[in-house]
Amino acid sequence: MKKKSKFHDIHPHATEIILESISEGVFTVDHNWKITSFNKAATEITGISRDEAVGKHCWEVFRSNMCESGCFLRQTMKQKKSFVGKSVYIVNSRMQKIPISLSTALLKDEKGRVIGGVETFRDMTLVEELRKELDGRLQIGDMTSKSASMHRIFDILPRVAESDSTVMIQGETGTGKELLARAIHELSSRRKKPFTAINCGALPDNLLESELFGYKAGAFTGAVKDKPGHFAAAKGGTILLDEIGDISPAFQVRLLRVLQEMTFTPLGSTTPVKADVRVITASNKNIEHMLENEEFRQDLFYRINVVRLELPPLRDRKEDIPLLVEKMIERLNRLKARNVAGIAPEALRLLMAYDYPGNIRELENIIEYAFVLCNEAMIGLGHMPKHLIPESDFASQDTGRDTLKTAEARAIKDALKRNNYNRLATASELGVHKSTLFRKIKSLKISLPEKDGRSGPRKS
Ligand SMILES: Nc1ncnc2c1ncn2[C@@H]1O[C@H](COP(=O)(O)OP(=O)(O)OP(=O)(O)O)[C@@H](O)[C@H]1O
Repeated sequence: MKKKSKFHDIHPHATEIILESISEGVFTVDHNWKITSFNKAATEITGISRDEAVGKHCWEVFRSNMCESGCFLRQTMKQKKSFVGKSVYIVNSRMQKIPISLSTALLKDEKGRVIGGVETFRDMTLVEELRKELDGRLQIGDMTSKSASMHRIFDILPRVAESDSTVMIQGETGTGKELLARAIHELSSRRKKPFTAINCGALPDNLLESELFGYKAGAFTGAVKDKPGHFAAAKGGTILLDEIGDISPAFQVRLLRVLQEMTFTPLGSTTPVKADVRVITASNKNIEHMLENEEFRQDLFYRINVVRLELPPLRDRKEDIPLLVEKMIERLNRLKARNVAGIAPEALRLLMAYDYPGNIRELENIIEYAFVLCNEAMIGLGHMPKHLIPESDFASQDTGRDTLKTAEARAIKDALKRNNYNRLATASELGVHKSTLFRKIKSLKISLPEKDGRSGPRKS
């Protein structure tokens, strides 16, 4: 006798009510991958209405990192096998990457004939956030870090922000000095007022003076009307004086007076104006060394060095690299409406081995470069700029391009070995589509053993 289904006695309408009331997203597809049903939770998670979704191909709706390589629903339909609790990402209607956990099964009619597939999925955003917290990562403003040296800064930042004291931020170029200054502003009671950053090193004294303190009409030829400077415009807000180590001795005297009296006089005026700004200074030069060489005034140094924060270079907090890369990829995906799922372990290893004289800004440039080159699901070795490849990897007659190829071939060979030469599994580990892997195996002339990870001899 034919076994009855568990839901045999439930009216079809009741099944619909159940599907609509659960918190898991559920959708079904037919043999052509067109969506045939889409429940309420699926709309909530994806931000796409049932009317928009039904009739579309599932990949148009989900834009998941698995759509290109290793779709579980496709494997279910092909191999007649279900999957449970697989972690992937989808991109919702607001182009945000949503981590989901999914399960798949075959969809059958009453006679047991396969009519399509069904996928249920759960939004794992909260779980992922908790995981990140347990992972030890901290976020303040736009700054993320899991390194102890940065956490020490993050810990005192709310108190520093509250204090309204002058802050001096020291750190190599690209370590995030401006970002830190912004975070202080955002955490302070001045957050609703303007934040202005001025690069003092880029301007000669007279320009810097008029930029900061403004001028009156007629102060000099061409000054046709009054122009307020940043000290006036940032009223109630925060000013970052970047590259403070580059200002001239004459301007150091001028600035000291303003900071002591907290008043300034626009050029061509005789009336001092009260300054209501918090001053933060930043420098990539070691100001203490400059004091020793008498290049920087002691009195100004004491005035600006009330609270001092030192940002460590990226090479001293390499544990932050995976985290920063993940954030950068998320940001670029959002900005460029792409769906790059991440970075392959080999490429990440290369990034971890590099020293970053340009710090986080340089890492950002590398990821942006890789993003442009990458038209696959994952950023791989082949998308890395060639200056990252260590000297020792350069064979004497190799060009940079060849070296990259060598590195890529090595990464593919290693992955093939790890996966017992199963090419589907290798492609999935490297985060590329299997046809991309086949193409690379051919073009890089990687030889495969007679027998691979599938049963039976290899055909190609
Ligand atoms: N902790 C961080 N998390 C994420 N992004 C960061 C972090 N620190 C810096 N960045 C990014 O790195 C880039 C450089 O940061 P920023 O301009 O603040 O550095 P800087 O030290 O002021 O540089 P410069 O000395 O050249 O003025 C920015 O695009 C910033 O968004």
